[in-house]
Amino acid sequence: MSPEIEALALEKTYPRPWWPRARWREAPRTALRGVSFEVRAGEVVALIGPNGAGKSTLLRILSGLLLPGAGTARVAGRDVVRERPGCRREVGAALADDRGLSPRLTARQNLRFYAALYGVPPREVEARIEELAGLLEARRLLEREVRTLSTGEKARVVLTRALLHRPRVLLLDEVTRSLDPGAARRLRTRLLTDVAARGAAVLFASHDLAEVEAVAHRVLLLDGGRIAAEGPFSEVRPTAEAVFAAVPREEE
Ligand SMILES: Nc1ncnc2c1ncn2[C@@H]1O[C@H](COP(=O)(O)OP(=O)(O)OP(=O)(O)O)[C@@H](O)[C@H]1O
Repeated sequence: MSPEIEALALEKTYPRPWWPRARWREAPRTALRGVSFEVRAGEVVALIGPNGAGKSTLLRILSGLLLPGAGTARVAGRDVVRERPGCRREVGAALADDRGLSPRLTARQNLRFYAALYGVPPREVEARIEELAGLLEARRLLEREVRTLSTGEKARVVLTRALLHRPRVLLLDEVTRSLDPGAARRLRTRLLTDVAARGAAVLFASHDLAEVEAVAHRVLLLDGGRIAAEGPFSEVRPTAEAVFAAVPREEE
């Protein structure tokens, strides 16, 4: 069976800013340097690494929001660059700094909009919204305008949106960061139970190593845009500890 997520020699360099005052101060920044890996159906894989390691860049490329500089990426068998519209229906993404929700619409209106975009059959939309909002403790938020929601409340709506169309691939970028610890644990368990039941592939970035140890089948450690280690958490842990310990500290 072919992998659900496949990255081959992915590279990404962010260009210098175009505006003149920043151009001379800022160099182009390389975020990914030849990243290759696979995630199979039913696997839950964690992406860990220090700040700036390239985790969000990788997830943004896989969700079709950012073009890679070189290399290829496939999700659910489709090329994320050449078959972008097709990928949208196969991927659920809840990424950091999510700007995709319309602030003046209610959570329910936003979810209806995305359900239509993802091709959820109209007769299933309301039931699916109710089911997921129940799962993710977001029912009481459905009739509220998004601009009135707290960060943690918005995260629940973003997670609900990511699961609406029962995607084959789920990409999560530190979405539980803004949830209080009890809610984070409950929602994580329910979410993973939901996706595991469907055999979806999950790739999630996290700084919470206890979370990673508890839920990930496998871990990818990114450091400076490269995969520094890959395997079960127990095997990756020593390298991860060395990488985190080597992060330079700024003296006060
Ligand atoms: N829009 C951008 N323009 C220029 N450089 C960027 C941009 N976004 C990210 N970078 C740089 O690319 C590198 C990788 O950033 P990225 O956000 O992917 O890291 P990360 O592992 O997700 O970090 P964190 O743990 O802090 O969320 C960093 O050096 C960062 O400064």
